[in-house]
Amino acid sequence: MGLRKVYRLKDREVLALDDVDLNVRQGEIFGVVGQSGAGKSTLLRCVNLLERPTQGTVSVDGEDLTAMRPARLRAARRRIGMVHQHFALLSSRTVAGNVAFPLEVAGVAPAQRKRRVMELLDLVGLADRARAYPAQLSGGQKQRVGIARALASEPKVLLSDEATSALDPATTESILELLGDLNRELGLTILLITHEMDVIKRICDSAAIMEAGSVREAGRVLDLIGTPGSLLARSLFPLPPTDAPDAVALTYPRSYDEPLMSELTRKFDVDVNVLGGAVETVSGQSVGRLNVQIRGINRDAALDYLDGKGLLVEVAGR
Ligand SMILES: Nc1ncnc2c1ncn2[C@@H]1O[C@H](COP(=O)(O)OP(=O)(O)OP(=O)(O)O)[C@@H](O)[C@H]1O
Repeated sequence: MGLRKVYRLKDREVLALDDVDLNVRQGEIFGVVGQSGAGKSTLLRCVNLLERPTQGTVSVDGEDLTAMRPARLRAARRRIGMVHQHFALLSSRTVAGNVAFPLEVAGVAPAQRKRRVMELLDLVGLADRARAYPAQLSGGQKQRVGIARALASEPKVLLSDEATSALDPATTESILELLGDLNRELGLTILLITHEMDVIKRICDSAAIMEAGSVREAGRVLDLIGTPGSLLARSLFPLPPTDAPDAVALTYPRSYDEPLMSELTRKFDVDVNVLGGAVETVSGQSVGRLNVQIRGINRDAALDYLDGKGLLVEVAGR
């Protein structure tokens, strides 16, 4: 809450976080998007206090981390796992050795450690690669090791710093699926940062858009998409600019049973011409944006009808 981070350099100051408030609900997957330099990584490092915020507080599970003494903070930080973009594995240790590392640091006895490592590798689908070294693994497998290691201390919260950015699309998909499963099966709260809108679309319940150290928009993904002027809707479903006359941008914030476009032509005798757009499943709902040309004498009534149905209707200049 009220997070502010100023980096003091020799000749200037960089305001990396400017009064950032975020509320991540327990058990949800929360995605933070933004351009490079927006402050996403700084935010993540401040959440587990790898970096001290210049001002503001960070609470996890109702406890204010920023007010804790070092010993308590160390214990609290074990409840926060972290996954990195470039995996950050120890190349001289096997897969099992990497996952065991945080358990060794925490003083877990060898027999228990071994059992826990196998459980974790099973969880991420890598039980048969326990003796392999990181160099022998694919990118997706390395990230699975990173995730198993992050889960070793049974965290309640997982922070993910661009976990899929170094992976190809199919591998990205399988890692996102794994994160979704862990969220559901373990009740794990996940705070992830990404520059890929697809990640938000695929697994996030809530999202925030950051720009120049500030949060521009935050909330549940479906609520945001249904908000007039939503930046998130525009970013998730970018529409190419059109100079077609009578073009309208329609945002569908939920699934509709009725065939709205054919209803329009029937009820209002207008011509409807779809120019482009995308409809996809987000949080289990079919949502999307379309550019359509709607022409005819009853055009205004047709647009009001769509508005009444809960679609967002954006007409240039209206
Ligand atoms: N250790 C640091 N010292 C000085 N300035 C920093 C430091 N870390 C980040 N910054 C600056 O803070 C701002 C936010 O950077 P940050 O890395 O948090 O952005 P980001 O959204 O994560 O971008 P990226 O996706 O490129 O990592 C940038 O202007 C960056 O140059």
